[in-house]
Amino acid sequence: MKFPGQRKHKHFFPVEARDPRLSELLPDNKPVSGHVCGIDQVLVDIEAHVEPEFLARHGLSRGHSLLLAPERADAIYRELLEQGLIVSEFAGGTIGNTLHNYSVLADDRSVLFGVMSETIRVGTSAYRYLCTTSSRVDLNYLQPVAGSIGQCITLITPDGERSFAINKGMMDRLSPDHLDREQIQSASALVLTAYLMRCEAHEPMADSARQAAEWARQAGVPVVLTMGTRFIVEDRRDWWQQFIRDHVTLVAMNEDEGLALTGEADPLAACDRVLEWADLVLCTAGPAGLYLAGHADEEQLRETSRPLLPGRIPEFNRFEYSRPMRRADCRRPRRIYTHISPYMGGPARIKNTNGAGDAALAALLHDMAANDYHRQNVPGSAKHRARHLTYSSLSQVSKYANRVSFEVLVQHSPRLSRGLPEREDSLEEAYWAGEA
Ligand SMILES: Nc1ncnc2c1ncn2[C@@H]1O[C@H](COP(=O)(O)OP(=O)(O)OP(=O)(O)O)[C@@H](O)[C@H]1O
Ligand SMILES: O=c1[nH]cnc2c1ncn2[C@@H]1O[C@H](CO)[C@@H](O)[C@H]1O
Repeated sequence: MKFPGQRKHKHFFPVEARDPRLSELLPDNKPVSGHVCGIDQVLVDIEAHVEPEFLARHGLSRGHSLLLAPERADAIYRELLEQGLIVSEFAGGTIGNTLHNYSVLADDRSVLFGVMSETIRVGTSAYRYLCTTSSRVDLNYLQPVAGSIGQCITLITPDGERSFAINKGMMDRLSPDHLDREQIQSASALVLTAYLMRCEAHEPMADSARQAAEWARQAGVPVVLTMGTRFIVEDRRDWWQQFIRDHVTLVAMNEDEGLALTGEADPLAACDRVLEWADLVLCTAGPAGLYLAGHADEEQLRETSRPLLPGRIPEFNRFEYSRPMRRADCRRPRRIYTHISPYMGGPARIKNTNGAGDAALAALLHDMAANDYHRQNVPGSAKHRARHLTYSSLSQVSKYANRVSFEVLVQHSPRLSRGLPEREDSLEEAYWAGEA
């Protein structure tokens, strides 16, 4: 596990240099390692750049992720192939991307539950999936299926927006028997997406997601839900609100999904609403940057030294230097919020924003897993006198998340091909000294 932000050596956890008396508690003196788990509809992204006319002609809707009958998806695929419009075929899936990015950032293990074709030929989608996934993502728990994984035709229009047309193959066949309870219950987080509930009634994916969430809850493992697209949320707003109340610790959404879920167009107000049901929320808002909101115990609050910001909640960032906690772990819970504008104002040119939100979530997961790792390896640390969800303050996590989104935008791919640069000014000494 690398320290979030992973700079020079001194930025790695000092677990090897800890107090020798601790070796009595942890006899072999090896750091205990952690992992995060996720469930996904295993699919590849087949990326092509098209004009809006292409979407209209094929009855696709801009910004949406639509499930298509195989013949319709094939017709689109053939047309793209004939016109030479396909630019890449890469492992995708919102959770697959998040776990891959987590593993690249943290240089640590993640575990993916999903399906994989039991027979793989060179050049097929399954082959592409395996070739373009980090070796730190553990694929040993995938369920073998006698058929194809999903294909997500990712159509990028000149405005940089992405629309998805999905040929689902066997991606929703993951059965609860292929989940590993021990892995889930020992994880630093379980990551799910709203897309998992879109399977057909006879397919087991939704049951698998519920089973995993239940095991995580029993073991006190944070359950993370990313909202997919607004269309999925809009159809069943009340149902999702209840699902979040029952199962979810952290909600990750963009501002459109926030509106669909809460009825609030303002991202800060939407976050505030979500805090009625969940402990922590990440809301990305494209060119407006991102918001994080959570809870902290009154005794643990730390005031910001930045200017106080106006908004639907005046001076909402007053306690942004606090580390978020579960509401149930607070004696007197107070809500805390932060906002950050895009790193360096965003890249000069954005070809496509696909995966920028997933990337922000990967950074937040890294900070959460780092917290767990530190708690297990340096149990007496003052950092863990109260039970926090993250290692860093809300404000620092937002900087990190924002920086990682920027990296996805400049790498033009939802999956990071490399981590962050070794050293940069945005996360400097104060961070490592633990001041904020
Ligand atoms: N046009 C932009 N200009 C500057 N920064 C941007 C822009 N679009 C996205 N970003 C950065 O990327 C982050 C996430 O973007 P966005 O809100 O578009 O994610 P998203 O819609 O959830 O994406 P996806 O669902 O494809 O993962 C933003 O918080 C911001 O830091
Ligand atoms: O139905 C779906 N299930 C799982 N992942 C999906 C679905 N539709 C789109 N994406 C994934 O979302 C990522 C960007 O956030 C894309 O990489 C795409 O693979």
